[in-house]
Amino acid sequence: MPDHQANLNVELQELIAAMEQRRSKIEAGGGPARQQKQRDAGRLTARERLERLLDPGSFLEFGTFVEHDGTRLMTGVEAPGEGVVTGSGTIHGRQVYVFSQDFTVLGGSLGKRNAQKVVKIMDLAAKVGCPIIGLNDSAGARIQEGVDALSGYGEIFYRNAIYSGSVPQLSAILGPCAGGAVYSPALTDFILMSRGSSYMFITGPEVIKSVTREEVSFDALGGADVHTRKSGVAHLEFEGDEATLEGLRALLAYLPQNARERPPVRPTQDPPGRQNTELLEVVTPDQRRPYAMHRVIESVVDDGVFFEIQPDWARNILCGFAHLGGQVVGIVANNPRVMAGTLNIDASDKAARFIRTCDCYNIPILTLVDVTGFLPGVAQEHAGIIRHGAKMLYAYAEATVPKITLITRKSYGGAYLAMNSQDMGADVVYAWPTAAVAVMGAEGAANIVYRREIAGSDQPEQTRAEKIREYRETFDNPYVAASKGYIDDVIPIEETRARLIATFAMLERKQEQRPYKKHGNIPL
Ligand SMILES: CC(=O)SCCNC(=O)CCNC(=O)[C@H](O)C(C)(C)COP(=O)(O)OP(=O)(O)OC[C@H]1O[C@@H](n2cnc3c(N)ncnc32)[C@H](O)[C@@H]1OP(=O)(O)O
Repeated sequence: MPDHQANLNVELQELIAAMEQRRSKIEAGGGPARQQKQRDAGRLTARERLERLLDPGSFLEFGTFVEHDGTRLMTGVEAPGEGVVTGSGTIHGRQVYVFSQDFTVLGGSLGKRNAQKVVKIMDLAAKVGCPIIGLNDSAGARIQEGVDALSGYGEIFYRNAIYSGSVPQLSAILGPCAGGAVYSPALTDFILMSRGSSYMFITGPEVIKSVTREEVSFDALGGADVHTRKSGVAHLEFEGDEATLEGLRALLAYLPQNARERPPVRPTQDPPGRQNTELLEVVTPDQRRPYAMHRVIESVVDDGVFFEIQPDWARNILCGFAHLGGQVVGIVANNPRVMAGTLNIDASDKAARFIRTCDCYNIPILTLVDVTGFLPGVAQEHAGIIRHGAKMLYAYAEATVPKITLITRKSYGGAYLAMNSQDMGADVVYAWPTAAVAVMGAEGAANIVYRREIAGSDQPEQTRAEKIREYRETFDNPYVAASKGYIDDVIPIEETRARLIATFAMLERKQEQRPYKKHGNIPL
């Protein structure tokens, strides 16, 4: 080999070695001590999380060598990888774009160039039409960068909003998520939290103490339990990082790549014509006896698998995904076991949001109805149940995906409409023989309609009982509504699965156009 060629080879080897050296320094993040601290806190590092989340060997990293601009307070500060690892990979073979904040580098704090890395993958995901997944573990805005850090958040929030409904956006909270940092996850479709090691709040315990004198721990203020049970900010909680990342993989299987596609079909051995005979043991005609709506859902859907969303918040309504004949459906169901399944403010918010999520991502909606009405009470009225309940009406009417409603038992009053009656846009309404459709329950109705007769009677209690029976015989059944075409068919309970699969198949090519508008104005 000529000398000059040998020299070139040496030079090339040196360049490659220098690149590798730079890369391995970046890959080491904040160094072994900080990584150990992270593990001691029961958390994985940013790169370990990506390894667990993505299919093995699928990660393609971008922005590896990005650095902060070193001005003002950042002079001389080392931030390998700029505190975030970004790129693309696959989950169950489907492409996703992902960022993973590295708490070992300046607490994963967000500066301008850090945000630039995140923005790059968000823009690519939107152009290609793929989900964006954020693994959040950050101390918030990078204090040293001042307004540049705030601008970085702004760039991300802006994209969270404009890509909303275009590609699915999923957030896992795996560590601190404080101050402005909470609003990027809050603008995404789903938030998953790791119990005991993650928290979200606008102002932390110290600030709260100084302003309101309240003393509260990080966990009690904004831990996973708080946000999945009280505030409704988060959708799901899991034990630790690994389970949370597994949760993201599981959730993604119910979502399409983007708003132009449908979720993937999941082949099943569960026969479409399987009879639901066990339901005859679950549901009784006694309108006052609660039953497990979960069992109804699990009996009907493929392989009994119901992926519930927000299972611990507003438990009077159930929302979640399942498959019917291999196709993903979103299910909204009253839960007669909690608050008699009445609709309140939180239930309305939960259901409306879920309905809109299904509609964005071409997921047909099945609504199971057993509801006596909206929850009565001064507190609910004063807190704006009208405004919140209206969201459900709006969301159902707005949704253009196939919509089937099945009335299992009671369907009364305004809640009959809020649970997607035919007039509110349901494509097909079914009822079980146990169903009862009326303006209100028989007792209340008899007391109002026959008040004078009852008051004027020699035997008021007997008259009241007679009137209640009379009202029941007239309205406590599905046939008055069916005779007017409000119910398309009254079906045998055990044939529910077969009917639903056949009806969703019938609706598969549904197209619905709406009048021109810039966007609707949902009550908020
Ligand atoms: C718009 C907004 O986002 S406003 C919110 C701004 N952010 C905040 O107010 C949070 C400030 N940070 C904190 O309160 C704490 O760091 C917590 C609670 C998040 C985490 O606490 P700990 O787990 O004890 O971590 P610790 O405080 O040691 O921080 C880890 C490292 O990140 C650094 N760091 C923490 N927060 C920031 C920040 N916002 N900007 C820059 N660096 C930060 C720390 O200096 C520390 O650096 P080091 O490893 O070189 O020592």
